[in-house]
Amino acid sequence: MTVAILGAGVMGEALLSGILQGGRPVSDVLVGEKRSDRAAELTERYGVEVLDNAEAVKRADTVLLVVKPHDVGPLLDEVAVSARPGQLFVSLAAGITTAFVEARLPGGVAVVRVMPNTPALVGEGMAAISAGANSDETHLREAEDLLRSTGRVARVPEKLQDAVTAVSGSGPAYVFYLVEAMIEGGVHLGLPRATATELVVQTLAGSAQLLRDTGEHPSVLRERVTSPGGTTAAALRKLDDGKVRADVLAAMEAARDRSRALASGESG
Ligand SMILES: NC(=O)C1=CN([C@@H]2O[C@H](COP(=O)(O)OP(=O)(O)OC[C@H]3O[C@@H](n4cnc5c(N)ncnc54)[C@H](OP(=O)(O)O)[C@@H]3O)[C@@H](O)[C@H]2O)C=CC1
Ligand SMILES: O=C(O)[C@@H]1CCC=N1
Repeated sequence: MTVAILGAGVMGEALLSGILQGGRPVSDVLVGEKRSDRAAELTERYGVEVLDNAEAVKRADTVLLVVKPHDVGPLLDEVAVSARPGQLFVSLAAGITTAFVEARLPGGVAVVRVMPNTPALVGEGMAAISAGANSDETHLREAEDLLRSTGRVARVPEKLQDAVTAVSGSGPAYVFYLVEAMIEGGVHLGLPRATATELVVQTLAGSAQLLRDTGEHPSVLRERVTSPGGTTAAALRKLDDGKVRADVLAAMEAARDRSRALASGESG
């Protein structure tokens, strides 16, 4: 079973690394990449064969599309002649629907849509997958197997993928944004930057593990931190004054709407 990864940027490399660490032999993995310096880098780092997209598609059973959303159409136009019925194409591009991919490939090619996230780089990714019109259980399992090497995988109906993108696809950026703000806050309160960074990063990691290991609702965990009349209650009151919840919801609606717009090739 040969897998071709077309587009080896941030997400493509995370998949490549995860797939190899998951135990697939490197001889079963190909990368499609135009830039020769990047190709040389990937071959040196992973021992993987890098070749042109059409050749990679000819030799692959499963093709992963990991280019930017606006590059998916041109890429499919380039490789469609090399695609054949029975192959599986897995698209990881935000907003791009299975129907968009299917319309540019020969009939009988199965398509699965995935929304991954960057914690895949450390094996802690969260990916959601959806079946296209021609994909069956075997195709979903193949996509799941590939993605599981980078973290967890859930199945969702495709109509929920724009919401998934707003939650777990873009989600790491919201967390990093909060982390940045907390580090700056620590510096503002007089801590050395390195100390503030260590305190915030470990607080984030510990809180995430507490959420996952206990399975308790976040509001229960938050109440346990909030002593009556104490420091946390004073801080949370300020967050409520600032309408942080409403802002988070509005931000996620904007991400969902942007994902919808990417499907129609809207820019900016
Ligand atoms: N980053 C993220 O957090 C997430 C990204 N995604 C999706 O993953 C996809 C990739 O994103 P990301 O990895 O961040 O983007 P990057 O820009 O890092 O990677 C895209 C890669 O595709 C390459 N590329 C462009 N055109 C072609 C082509 N015709 N053939 C081969 N390679 C090509 C680019 O090369 P070059 O630079 O030389 O142009 C680049 O290396 C996007 O569709 C995005 O929506 C999904 C979820 C999360
Ligand atoms: O910002 C983006 O469009 C991509 C999709 C989800 C995360 N990054």
